[in-house]
Amino acid sequence: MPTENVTASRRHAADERVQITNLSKSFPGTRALDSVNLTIGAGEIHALVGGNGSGKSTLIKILCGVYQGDPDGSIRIDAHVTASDETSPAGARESGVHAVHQDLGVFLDMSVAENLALGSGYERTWLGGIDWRSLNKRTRSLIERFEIAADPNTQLRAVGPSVRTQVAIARALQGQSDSSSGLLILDEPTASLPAHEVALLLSQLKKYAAAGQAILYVSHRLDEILAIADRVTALRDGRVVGTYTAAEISEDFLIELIVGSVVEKAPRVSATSRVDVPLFSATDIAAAPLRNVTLDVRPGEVVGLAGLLGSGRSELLRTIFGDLRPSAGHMRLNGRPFAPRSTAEAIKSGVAYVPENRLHDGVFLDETIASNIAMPALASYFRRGRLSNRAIRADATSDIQKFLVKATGADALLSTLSGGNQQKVVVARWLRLRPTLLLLDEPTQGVDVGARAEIYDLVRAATDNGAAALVAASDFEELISFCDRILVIREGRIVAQLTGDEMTPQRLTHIVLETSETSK
Ligand SMILES: Nc1ncnc2c1ncn2[C@@H]1O[C@H](COP(=O)(O)OP(=O)(O)OP(=O)(O)O)[C@@H](O)[C@H]1O
Repeated sequence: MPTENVTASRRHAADERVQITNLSKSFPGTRALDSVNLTIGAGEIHALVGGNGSGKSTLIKILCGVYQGDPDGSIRIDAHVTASDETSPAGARESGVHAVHQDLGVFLDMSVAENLALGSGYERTWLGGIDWRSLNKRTRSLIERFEIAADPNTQLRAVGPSVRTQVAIARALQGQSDSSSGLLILDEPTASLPAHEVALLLSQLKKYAAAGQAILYVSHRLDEILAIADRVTALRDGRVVGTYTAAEISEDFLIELIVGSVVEKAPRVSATSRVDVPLFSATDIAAAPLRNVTLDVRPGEVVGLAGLLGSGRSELLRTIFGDLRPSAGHMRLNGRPFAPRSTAEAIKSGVAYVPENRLHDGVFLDETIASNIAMPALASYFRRGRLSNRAIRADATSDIQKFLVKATGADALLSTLSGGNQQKVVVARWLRLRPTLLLLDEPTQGVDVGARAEIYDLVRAATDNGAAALVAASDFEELISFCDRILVIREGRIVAQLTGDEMTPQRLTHIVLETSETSK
């Protein structure tokens, strides 16, 4: 059993590079952080875990100077001490705090050298032009220091996502001459990385730590934390539940720390539908990069889509949702030809789509939870010609309870919710439409371990009532635990279908990575 407020660390505070003392942060109606104490040593990878809304992002934002904390606390990094209510971006930079977020902010059409120069400026010749020679020299030394597997002139599009993350890290840390000072914060760096890329990145991070870099690592992926963390601090409702060494933690223990109780892993009900008539089928669909995609989904099924970024998995979902027009092939839904000319038409036919990028696709951050949930079904909330705010709020309140959304109420603005809680609202609002076909693209990105199972339970409840779901996710373990079968998509084609015991992470990784030449 985790012991409340026990710090397992035996280190002496003086050994620590980072010392956060009595840090609190209050928002109207919420105490996001409550007297947090945390230390991070030189060369340590310190994981920060906690459920959605537990305070992780708030802590990072204060460390980066985006927010100021409440008074009476302090943050020390090396010899720089900052009062908790006096943090600023400039002060954070001066103290050597550098954060790399999930959205890396790198440019795929630029070279490694150009991406690095964006963080530090271009060297100039005496005539004022860009001094490519010194730029390349500096880039080479960074490539060597951070062991990046690319040339200065390689376009970022040509390298894997783990290398892109390394470039973002090198860009953030290039101002430091070595790893003997400062703090690197990684905020969910692997959220959309497939397993093999995660492994590559983690082994690089271990090397950076071995060179003395202090790293604060935020992630919802427990396997990564077990693989990489020297110590783990868990937050719950803004308070530190405890800090533990790697030797003291296990997966179950982490879940207990995060959720506050043991989450039973629901056994997968491989209820491959007894109905043989597909609810949805696609035949020979082409829509770049999709080629000859043929598949069907039966009522009651949750079908997984595994594939690398760019494999066509998102395009397939968007084609079914009427967001992309196929140039060839045809689809059927509920026994009838289905060729939506718009997403509105698809929604009318009973198709719902939870997009990968919730912030860009149809989420209204400046609106309340209630408005966001009601938006796709607004027409159903008119009573005698008038919009019934009462009905909207009642439904939103029930969804907040059902999905365990951490919020002050249905009137809270979406922008005041933590990332994971925003995602729950997005899923809730599409389920509310009672879709017949549910398309989900990375539905649990940023969602904590407890709510993850919760979201799939609700999807399963919909499919038990005769709906069907098609789910794309980079986390193979997640696909395996929740899907009845998994289709592998590679270079725009469906190249394999796995069922039952064939569904293993190793097998999926193998098929996803095979090139079309070797698989012929
Ligand atoms: N600008 C804000 N205004 C009001 N409340 C806020 C604001 N930002 C965060 N909160 C609240 O503070 C709490 C902590 O949120 P935070 O984003 O730090 O959580 P988190 O642990 O990062 O969650 P997640 O895992 O979902 O990203 C939540 O209850 C959230 O609703």
